[in-house]
Amino acid sequence: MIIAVSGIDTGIGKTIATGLLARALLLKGRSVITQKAVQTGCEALSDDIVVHRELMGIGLQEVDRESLTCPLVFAYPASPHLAAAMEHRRIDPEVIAKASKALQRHYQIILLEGAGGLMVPLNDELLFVDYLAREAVPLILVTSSRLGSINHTLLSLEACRHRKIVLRGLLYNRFGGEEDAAIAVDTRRFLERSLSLYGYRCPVVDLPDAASDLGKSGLEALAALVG
Ligand SMILES: Nc1ncnc2c1ncn2[C@@H]1O[C@H](COP(=O)(O)OP(=O)(O)OP(=O)(O)O)[C@@H](O)[C@H]1O
Ligand SMILES: C[C@H](N)[C@H](N)CCCCCC(=O)O
Ligand SMILES: [Mg+2]
Repeated sequence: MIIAVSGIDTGIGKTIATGLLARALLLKGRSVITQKAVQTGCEALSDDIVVHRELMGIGLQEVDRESLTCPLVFAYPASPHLAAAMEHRRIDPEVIAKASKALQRHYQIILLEGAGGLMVPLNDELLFVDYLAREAVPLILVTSSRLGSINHTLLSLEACRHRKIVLRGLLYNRFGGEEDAAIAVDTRRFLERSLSLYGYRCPVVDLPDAASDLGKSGLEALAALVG
């Protein structure tokens, strides 16, 4: 099974979410690995993959060293289409799909972290959200309590509904500390009610602070998103 982890923006908490989801599944004895669709702003090994393994409590795996978990790495910290073009390359989405299929020969669950937000271009003809629709990959979407998240989340739900993407749930990330409590509480309420308006019957699950005590209970709800 492949499940994508995307978000309403870059820097929203996808890497933390992917790593904690994988940790939760490992704690339940599930066979799981994470994959990064495209990594920009890196020279060699994907920084996000390294963080996933730390959060999973495991070291780098052979599939990481073989670049199977992130075959597309570009140096410039930009959108994948631009970072690739700056190296005179063009992203072939088949490379992502083939890596996922190769990982499925070793693992039952592949958690596929996107790059940036949901509608980020892989190349001038294909957005990541369209890749998910084409490959029929279900999605866990990371959002936040930051002011502005309502708009970004509803736009993402519109994009998902229009493409008939299966949404497994929203991960609500309150990390950042500077949040306004009234906004944080109401944003979660409003997004929860919005899901059904977009035809989705999936939960909003709080994303723990990765520095908090990640006992089993805190991660149960995360594992339930994968099923
Ligand atoms: N729940 C959290 N607990 C701890 N740290 C967090 C949490 N959410 C976000 N952060 C921190 O905020 C920063 C951005 O988070 P993260 O790297 O997960 O974003 P991202 O969506 O994966 O970004 P990118 O688009 O670059 O992949 C990181 O420094 C991360 O450690
Ligand atoms: C460099 C950054 N950390 C991400 N890897 C890529 C973010 C791409 C965002 C593109 C955009 O929405 O304008
Ligand atoms: Mg990331």
